[in-house]
Order: sequence, then structure tokens, then C-alpha cells
Amino acid sequence: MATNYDFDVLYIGTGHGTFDGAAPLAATGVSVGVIESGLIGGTCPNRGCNAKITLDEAVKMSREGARLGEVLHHHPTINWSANVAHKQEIIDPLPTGLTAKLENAGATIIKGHAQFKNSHTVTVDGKRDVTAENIVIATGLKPHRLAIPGTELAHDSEDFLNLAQLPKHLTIIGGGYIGMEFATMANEAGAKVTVIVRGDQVLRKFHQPFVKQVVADLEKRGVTFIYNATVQAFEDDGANLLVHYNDDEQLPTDWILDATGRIPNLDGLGLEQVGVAYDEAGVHVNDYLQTNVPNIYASGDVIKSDQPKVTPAAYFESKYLMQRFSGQSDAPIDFPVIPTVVFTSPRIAQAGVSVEAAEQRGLPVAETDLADYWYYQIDKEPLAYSKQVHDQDGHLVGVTEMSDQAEDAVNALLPAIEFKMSREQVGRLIGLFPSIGYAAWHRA
Ligand SMILES: Cc1cc2nc3c(=O)[nH]c(=O)nc-3n(C[C@H](O)[C@H](O)[C@H](O)COP(=O)(O)OP(=O)(O)OC[C@H]3O[C@@H](n4cnc5c(N)ncnc54)[C@H](O)[C@@H]3O)c2cc1C
Ligand SMILES: NC(=O)c1ccc[n+]([C@@H]2O[C@H](COP(=O)([O-])OP(=O)(O)OC[C@H]3O[C@@H](n4cnc5c(N)ncnc54)[C@H](O)[C@@H]3O)[C@@H](O)[C@H]2O)c1
Repeated sequence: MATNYDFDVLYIGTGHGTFDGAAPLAATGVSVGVIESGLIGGTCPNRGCNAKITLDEAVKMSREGARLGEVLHHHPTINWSANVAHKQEIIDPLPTGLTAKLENAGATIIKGHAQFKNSHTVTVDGKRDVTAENIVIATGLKPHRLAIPGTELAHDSEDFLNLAQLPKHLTIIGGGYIGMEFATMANEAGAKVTVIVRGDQVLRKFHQPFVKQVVADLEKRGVTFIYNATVQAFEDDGANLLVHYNDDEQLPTDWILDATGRIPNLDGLGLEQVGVAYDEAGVHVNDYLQTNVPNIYASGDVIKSDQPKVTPAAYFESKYLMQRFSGQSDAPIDFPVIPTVVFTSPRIAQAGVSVEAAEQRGLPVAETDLADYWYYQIDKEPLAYSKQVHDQDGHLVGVTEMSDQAEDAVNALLPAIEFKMSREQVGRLIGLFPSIGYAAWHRA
């Protein structure tokens, strides 16, 4: 592309919806600019996946240590403040590394808040205009905050990940990914945890028989779940924070996490100015990730999409746009199987056809109680179970697993699901032994 604009492609935001594709795109010689108002790398490295999984490592070890009992001389317990400091040491260098990745590939980074002026121009911090042939909106999501009295007394997931001291009693509003992962971490680190749930289920997108076992385990460990609760207000009465819910119930607590979801981050972006269509679920795109304004695209969490709002989807979209802008492909986006996992303890991970969809379609569901298998007995895992869906021809088309290493087991099975591998092909892939991948492959 050779244009009269400052850049061939300009990305707004530098999360996975951008950098996985923008850096290799710049390396092909296409001129690439990226605008970022916060930390380079966006949510996942700085206040999402990487930060969370670093804190979670100690949770896993503490639980495993307890299970191993007398095999270890001491049961490890979590030093929360040290764990948060360790997390910070891990994530602090990430923006610098990602800056180098983008700049070394030839991309230009512009710091500031972007606002559309017209379909080829954005203004940065109200001062400087930057022009481009194509512009990609990759501004992600921001925390949803309850519109109730006292909402300012609650915190978001980023505040939790930065807590220098763990409060004695945390109350979490919402039983989604963040609510359940953070309840698991806070409980294992010694806090009293209450989860307030709007309906009668948590983790609605995951296989409920597994979810119920995870919840029962958390309850056994002291986490309280309050179901069918409508949160009305938060109040500071001087001694405690109070969560008012339903008609006249109230719960005293020390710290409140509002984990009621995340919403498109479109603040001050000026989409109305250029007529880009969007609604409360995100920016509307076609099968080319193109908005209704033909030179404006969108990538990552900010898109209104049936894909889960997770890093693997953002990664694939940014790679797709790289291929499109570099002229390597003009095909519509064709999503592979995007796996999902909730990092509770044990985790629940899934890919492909769900158990529920299989039952509706009349596909057979095979079950494996992994707790019966010697490899899962090494660390005495009590909750480890897998369900696999095969199609009529015997190809693996879906897997749902609950175990401490369910993410690795599902990763191992992805090639079989994505490429609908035949029995013969499956039989030719022999994994390292012993390993989770090897154990999982028997279920392909
Ligand atoms: C607590 C938490 C834990 C998570 N854990 C996982 C996990 O374990 N696994 C997983 O797969 N996913 C996880 N996710 C989801 C994952 O982080 C997102 O799917 C991913 O970051 C989406 O990338 P993105 O590029 O679309 O958006 P983001 O990473 O949010 O990037 C958007 C960027 O745009 C910038 N921006 C916004 N508006 C403007 C503007 N007007 N001008 C300039 N810049 C702007 C923002 O500052 C931000 O840096 C987690 C999310 C959270 C919050
Ligand atoms: N492991 C992962 O991949 C991972 C981890 C964390 C976050 N994420 C991503 O981050 C995003 C946000 O996570 P999240 O947990 O905030 O959202 P979520 O959509 O998973 O869960 C939000 C929860 O809040 C509940 N809720 C909504 N309004 C409520 C109200 N008024 N009162 C009580 N409960 C209410 C919902 O019923 C739901 O259970 C998700 O899209 C997810 O994809 C992913």
C-alpha cells in the first residue's frame, strides 16, 4: 500500500487484538501506527491473564501441598503481599517488551487517547491529527459498574490484582469468570469470601455438572454463595462496608469487588462522528471484521461477536487482519475452534461441541473419571473428569474437562478437534510419556 496518509494501517489500542498482528504486518513493509492511552499490551498482560495466572500459581501449589499431606513436611500457605509483589515483577517488563516487539518490526507507537475526526483521521489527546488508509478499532472492554447508590465504594478486577493486603472479608458481586477465579484465589489466601449471584447459577457458559462440583468444593472451603440476590446499594457505616440486597437484607464486609461483567470501551472515541454502527454489545462488523464504514475495521473484545471475549479470539482476529492488510488473503474470517477455560481450582476447560449441544444433536458423549487414572493420583486430585464428544464418523468434535491441568489437556486435544483427525492419524501421534498431553490424547 502506498498512500498519502500517515499510515497504511492505524490501530487504536495495543492489546492482543492489535499486537499479535500489527507487529508482523509492519515487518512486511506495510506502514503501521498504533495509538495507546494506557499501558502497551492492554488488558491481558497488564491487568488480566498474565497478572491473574501469576497470582494463581501459589493457589495451585497451596492446594496441591495440602492434598499431598504428610508427603511434604510443611503445608505451604500464601503470603499475599509477597505474591502480589512477585506478580508485579513478572508483569512490569511486559509493556517494554511489547513496545520493542512493535517498534523493532517497524510500527510507530503514539501515546494518547484517540478520537475519530473523520473516517481517515483520528485526533490524539485533542491535539494531533493522525491519518490512515485503514483504521482498526481495538479498544477492548472496561469494567461494568452497577448503577446503584454507593457504587463508588466497590472495586474492579484491576484493583483486586493490585491489593497489597488481602482484606479479611471480600464480597464479590457476580459469578462469572472474574467472580469465580478471584473467589478461588482470595479463599485459598485466607480471606473470608462471599459471592452474590443474581440468578441461581454461576459460570453459565460452562458445563453445569462440573461447575456444581467446583462450587461445592469452594463452599466446603468456606466460601458463601448467596443466590437470587438483587444488589440494591453499597454503604459505608463507619465501621464496615454494607452490601444491601433484596428487600431488606444487608451484609457487612471489608471490600467489595464488582465483577458484573465488562462492556465495550468506546468512551470518547467519536464513533458517531464517522457513523460506525455499534450497540451495548460492541462494534458491528462483517465477516471481514469490517465495520459499515469500509476502511474502518475492529478487532478483539470490542467486537459484537458470538466468539468468547478471550485472548485466543483477539489473537486470531489480529492475525487475520494482518493477512488481509498485507494482501496474503482476501477471504472472510474463518474461526478455528476457540477454547475457553476458567482458572478455578480445579479448572474447567472446553473446546468444540459442548456436552449440551451433543445431547441436543444426539451425538454420543464418552466420560472418563480422571481421578481413577494413576497420573491424576500423583497429586491426589479429587475432582478430575472429562467428557468427550465424537461425531458419527468417530472424529473428536468436542471436549469438556475439569481438573487442575484441564487447560493443558484441552490444548493437547485441539488438533484432533480442529482437523477432525481420523483414528489412523490420531494413532500416529505419540506423545511424551508420562505427561498430561499423553494422557489426554487417549481421549481423542
Ligand atoms: C481480570 C481478567 C482476566 C482475564 N483472564 C483471561 C485469561 O485467563 N485468558 C484469556 O484468554 N482471556 C482473559 N481475559 C480476557 C483478555 O484479557 C481479553 O480478551 C484481551 O485482553 C482482549 O484484547 P483486546 O486487544 O481486544 O483488548 P485490550 O487488551 O483491552 O486492549 C485495548 C486497549 O485499547 C486502549 N484504548 C481504549 N480506548 C482507547 C482510545 N480511545 N485511544 C487509545 N487507546 C485506547 C486501552 O488502553 C487498552 O490498552 C481476562 C480479562 C480480565 C479483565
Ligand atoms: N479465564 C478467562 O478466559 C477469563 C478470566 C477473566 C475474565 N475473562 C473475560 O473478561 C470478561 C469479563 O469477565 P466477568 O467475570 O466480569 O464477566 P462475565 O460476563 O463472565 O460474568 C459477569 C457475571 O456478573 C453477573 N451479573 C451481571 N449483572 C449483575 C448484577 N446486577 N448483579 C449481580 N450479578 C450480575 C452475570 O450474571 C455474570 O455471572 C469476560 O468476557 C471474560 O471473557 C476471561
